[in-house]
Amino acid sequence: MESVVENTEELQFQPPAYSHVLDLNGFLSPHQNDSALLILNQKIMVTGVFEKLWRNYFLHVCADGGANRLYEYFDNDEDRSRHIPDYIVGDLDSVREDVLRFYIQKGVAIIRQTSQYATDFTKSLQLISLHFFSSSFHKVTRSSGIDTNYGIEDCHGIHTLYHSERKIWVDRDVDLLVLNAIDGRFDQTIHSITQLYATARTDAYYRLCYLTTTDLIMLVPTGGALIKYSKKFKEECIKNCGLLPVGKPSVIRATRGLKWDVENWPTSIISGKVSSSNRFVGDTCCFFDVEDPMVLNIELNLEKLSMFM
Ligand SMILES: Nc1ncnc2c1ncn2[C@@H]1O[C@H](COP(=O)(O)OP(=O)(O)OP(=O)(O)O)[C@@H](O)[C@H]1O
Ligand SMILES: Cc1ncc(C[n+]2csc(CCO)c2C)c(N)n1
Repeated sequence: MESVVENTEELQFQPPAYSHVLDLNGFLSPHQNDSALLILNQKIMVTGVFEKLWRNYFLHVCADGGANRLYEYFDNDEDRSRHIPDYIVGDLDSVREDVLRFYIQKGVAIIRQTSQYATDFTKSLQLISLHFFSSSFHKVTRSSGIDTNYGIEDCHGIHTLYHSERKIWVDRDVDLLVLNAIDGRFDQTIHSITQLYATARTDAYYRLCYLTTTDLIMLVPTGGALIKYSKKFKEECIKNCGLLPVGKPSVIRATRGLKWDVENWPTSIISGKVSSSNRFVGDTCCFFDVEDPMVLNIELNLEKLSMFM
């Protein structure tokens, strides 16, 4: 039987043991080698936290025109020089000539991929996987220069390498934060949502998350997740949330720690029944159990967030 209960504003309960745990307190501070910040092509708006994010993530990648946005974020070359990405990848139709020249001179690996059958976002994800897991890819980028596209076939070389190498590599979890994946063009935004589902299926080593000026957006896997936070973090930083069946109609088996907790709750876009404008009331945690992967957005107070990074 499906049910909804409306909880008080503060709820204390013993969290269940869950395999998928997400601790929001340190979430944007992975401080580990297996982490990457990917910048897509929209203006960087997360101004209060951008430089901290840059420091907190190990690898830095710009998808094509994302390089313009990184360049334009700073108003002088000294600051730009302290924020040099490891790679710029894409068909290179959006990145400005002067920006390209600046980053070439700084030694950035600029990888041209002209395929019109994958977005620069997808090309970037495959590149990041190759960077972390393929030992032969490291040899390619170190051994040859930009004039030969580092020995990478310049239409879909990354795609081909990714598919051949992934059969043999041993993966590890990678924290991947993407800026500018949401908002702006609607087709690009929907494409970004498809990437959440696709990477969960084929590159489950990614802890993939999108940060916007208002939200943190990620996929809750089948079976669900336990979201942990400190009381202070909850009070200061997190507000509304939504558990959204974008991929397909599904059932939220149970939630605990939301203002409106549900059980056996059918949910779908087509029926119009989705849990939006919900919020966290669990004192220090909240959990979801879902029948299929679902998109979770957590509204954040970005100004306060910087104190917790
Ligand atoms: N207007 C936009 N709104 C939202 N996302 C965008 C927008 N423009 C670009 N992006 C994201 O940034 C990535 C890099 O963009 P790029 O500079 O190559 O623009 P593009 O040529 O329009 O993108 P693509 O060639 O990948 O379709 C895109 O793959 C996409 O994920
Ligand atoms: C069915 C279909 N729809 C759209 C595109 C176009 N497209 C998809 S990704 C991409 C690259 C953009 O840099 C382009 C042009 C296609 N190839 N196939």
